[in-house]
Amino acid sequence: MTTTDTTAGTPAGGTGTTTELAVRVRGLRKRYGDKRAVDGLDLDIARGEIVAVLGPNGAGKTTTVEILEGYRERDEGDVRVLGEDPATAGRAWRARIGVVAQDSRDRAELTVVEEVRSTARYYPAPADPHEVIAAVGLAEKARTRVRALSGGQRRRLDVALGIVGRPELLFLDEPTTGFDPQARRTFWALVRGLREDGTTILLTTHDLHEAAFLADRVVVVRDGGVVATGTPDTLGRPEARTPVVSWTDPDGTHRSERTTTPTALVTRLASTAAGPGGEVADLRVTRPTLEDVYLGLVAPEEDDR
Ligand SMILES: Nc1ncnc2c1ncn2[C@@H]1O[C@H](COP(=O)(O)OP(=O)(O)OP(=O)(O)O)[C@@H](O)[C@H]1O
Repeated sequence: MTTTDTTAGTPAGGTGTTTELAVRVRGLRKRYGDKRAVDGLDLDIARGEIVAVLGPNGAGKTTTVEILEGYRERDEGDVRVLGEDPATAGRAWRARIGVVAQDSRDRAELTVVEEVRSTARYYPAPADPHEVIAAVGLAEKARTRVRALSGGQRRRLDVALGIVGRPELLFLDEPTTGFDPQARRTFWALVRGLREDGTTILLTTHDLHEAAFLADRVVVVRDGGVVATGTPDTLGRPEARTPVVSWTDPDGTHRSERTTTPTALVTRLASTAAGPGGEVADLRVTRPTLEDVYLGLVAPEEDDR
């Protein structure tokens, strides 16, 4: 495995002191039979940070998150979540975290407002259920039975149930699966609002736009370990961020070149590759997106194949 960033596990801007960390994981390991699902994973999340954990299917994200939530036992490693070990932490600790899991609990006969109210009762200082329902865009469905909601509406209800306790730390496991584009935007605004209120958020997602839009820091997991971490703008090696200039020569040959000085190249092309009228055909300067960088990080290495 290649580690592309020596700062792996250190939050951007964080001092790294334990008291300021919402999550601190060292050497986490979990096996299922012969399968090493999590294999020596380190992770720090500063208080108030939004961290997106990215990685291919089976990379170990859900296993890690479930260990942090106290829902799964680990084999090895040191784990602190809000200062406590999730394996032994009690109800008071649980009331400080919120969980939006991949699989929603099914209480289909309750209405939306009944479901949110009944969850709110578990918390010492919950938010107003109606405000939370409105915040996830379900106000018009407040009196609808859960079983009559669409898939995306049900997912919004999951989000409402995760935040009604006003958690200090919120786990969002693929929260916008099934959301339409507008609902996704509304949800993103909601998450940013939670961050402004000081909530720490651990988000797992396969939506690179979501990660780029929401996360202060992105952590890429592969084969049960962290392979890179950085802000959405700086993740990966600098080479992976190098712009590409592409164009078509007057003889019709399509060309492209990776360069850190695209302006200089375009200036040169204006005199060497321009056709009649002084235009360079099909000229484009593209900068790799977070998705391009991510795909480079999780691509199988030659010796893995
Ligand atoms: N309960 C289980 N029993 C056996 N193997 C499991 C179990 N849960 C997960 N695994 C295996 O552990 C590995 C990591 O799974 P995990 O669900 O943590 O990955 P993930 O990164 O969350 O994937 P996805 O993006 O598909 O949700 C996978 O190979 C998976 O098949």
